[in-house]
Amino acid sequence: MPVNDAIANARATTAPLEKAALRRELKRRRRTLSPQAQRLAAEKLSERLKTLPEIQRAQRVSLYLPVHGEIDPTPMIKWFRARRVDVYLPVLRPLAKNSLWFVAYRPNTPMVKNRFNIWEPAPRFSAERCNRLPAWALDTLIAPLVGFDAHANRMGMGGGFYDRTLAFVRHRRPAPQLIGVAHACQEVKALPTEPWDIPLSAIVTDTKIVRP
Ligand SMILES: Nc1nc2c(c(=O)[nH]1)N(C=O)[C@@H](CNc1ccc(C(=O)N[C@@H](CCC(=O)O)C(=O)O)cc1)CN2
Ligand SMILES: Nc1ncnc2c1ncn2[C@@H]1O[C@H](COP(=O)(O)OP(=O)(O)OP(=O)(O)O)[C@@H](O)[C@H]1O
Repeated sequence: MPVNDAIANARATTAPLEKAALRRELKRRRRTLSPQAQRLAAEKLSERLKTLPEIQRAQRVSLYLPVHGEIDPTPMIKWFRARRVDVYLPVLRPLAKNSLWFVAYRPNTPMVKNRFNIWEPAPRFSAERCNRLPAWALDTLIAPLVGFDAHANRMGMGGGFYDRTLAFVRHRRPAPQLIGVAHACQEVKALPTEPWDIPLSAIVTDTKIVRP
């Protein structure tokens, strides 16, 4: 099936192959945005994020450093720091498969590239317990999406990193709020849902806010 039909028809029954094709197409879409479109999208995203109660109330938030055309949440960093909100970055956990912990991102945090070529706090810094938090200790997570739909279903990179890291929210309260962010062009008609999907509080794009 051509990829565009796969996108139009994506349903709860989507086969793994179609899901992979859909993921590829959505990644391609965001990569082809111009630097100017990216800057504008980042600005508009920040404007919207600042209006969310989940963001306004948070004292400890995580965001990410964008790669491959991901929408850029980093203009929020200055705003958070001005409000004395602690900012954390996801770091690939050593020894735990496809799982994250969250390490303080301060002006002096030493950074290295991880195996996906994404900048993250250096291992010797992350190893210090005082510099990191488990996901349950965050108020709000801002997570990158590859795709989403109008029901706030999400598709990520396919590693299950956020789903695994947040699996505890099913039996632990209060749970952190999960905010997915993406470019408007990453919306599809309907996405397949998986039993392990962790529900989002909201999805924010450069043009709108979607609540489940
Ligand atoms: N900026 C950013 N940081 C993040 C994530 C993310 O999606 N984006 N993650 C969310 O889980 C975690 C890392 N997870 C990842 C999972 C898979 C791939 C991956 O498959 N990368 C491909 C190429 C990417 C592409 O084709 O667009 C690779 O390296 O071959 C990368 C990161 C934590 N940090
Ligand atoms: N809680 C979990 N425990 C174990 N495996 C999990 C869990 N959550 C997800 N997975 C596994 O992770 C893999 C990727 O899932 P999926 O395709 O839904 O990724 P995704 O939507 O890109 O998620 P993410 O954005 O979290 O990376 C699946 O093979 C799934 O079995």
